[in-house]
Amino acid sequence: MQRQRTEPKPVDELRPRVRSRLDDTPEVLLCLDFDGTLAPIVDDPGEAAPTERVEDALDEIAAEPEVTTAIVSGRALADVRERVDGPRIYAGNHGIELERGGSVAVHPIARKRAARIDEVCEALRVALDPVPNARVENKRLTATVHFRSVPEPARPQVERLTRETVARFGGDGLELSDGKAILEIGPAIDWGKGNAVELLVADRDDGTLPVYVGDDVTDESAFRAVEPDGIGIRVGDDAPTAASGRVRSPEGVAELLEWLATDGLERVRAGPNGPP
Ligand SMILES: O=P(O)(O)OC[C@H]1O[C@H](O[C@H]2O[C@H](CO)[C@@H](O)[C@H](O)[C@H]2O)[C@H](O)[C@@H](O)[C@@H]1O
Repeated sequence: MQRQRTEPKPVDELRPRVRSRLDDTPEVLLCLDFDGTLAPIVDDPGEAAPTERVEDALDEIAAEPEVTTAIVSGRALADVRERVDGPRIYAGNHGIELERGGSVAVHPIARKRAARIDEVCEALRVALDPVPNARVENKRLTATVHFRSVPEPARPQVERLTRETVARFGGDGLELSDGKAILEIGPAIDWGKGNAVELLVADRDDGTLPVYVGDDVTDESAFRAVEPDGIGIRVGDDAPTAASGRVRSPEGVAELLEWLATDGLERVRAGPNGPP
């Protein structure tokens, strides 16, 4: 049964459940979003990077044989791969491209619509040129219009111009969605991060504990994919979510990864007869 959106508990309050799930599992599938989760949100998307503490914690946990780490990002796969090193699996463009076992799979419809994404990006660059600080990020299979640094009064104009341009060049083939101070443009397909996470879960042995950590709207489908047997952790406030737990910031994510790499994995190794 899928978990409905409710207020997530601070991760410390969730610890007894996490401990008991770790006692019962031989392996953890740890899926991590990038922006807002491993990397603090910044004005310039080109400048986003994990904190040093996150990097160290991730290096430590990615080296453990009981853990398979995956990055599941809205960024292009090649982009996020350059920003974070170590995990075994990478999903980019909200799960549309998935690299595992040395090969990259791309959703076939998204691949066919890539030329339209390119056209839309060209047209948006022209349309949004007069708007101060509006940015267009062409991610080949999807695109993002950024308005974080656009002055408040000009933001409705960004939305209107983006909607008009996508309708004109994308037709029924492309759709728009929201994010944190962004508009995402992607192929109109029923596929998202949750589907990619389901594939990763299906690859692992039965009994593997899936954990997903993320901060934004597209992470909700991934929380639904792991909950309630696995564990979803939302980065942010206590707004309703399909994740059962929360941490406040990438700093909280680093703390969680550090705990998982030490006390958490001790429990996995000890099994059901380990410490209470
Ligand atoms: O799924 P994610 O890895 O979290 O990617 C979601 C989007 O993240 C990026 O945008 C966000 O982060 C930027 C840098 O901090 C920030 O400026 C922007 O306002 C945020 O929405 C990325 O640029 C997008 O392509 C991703 O879709």
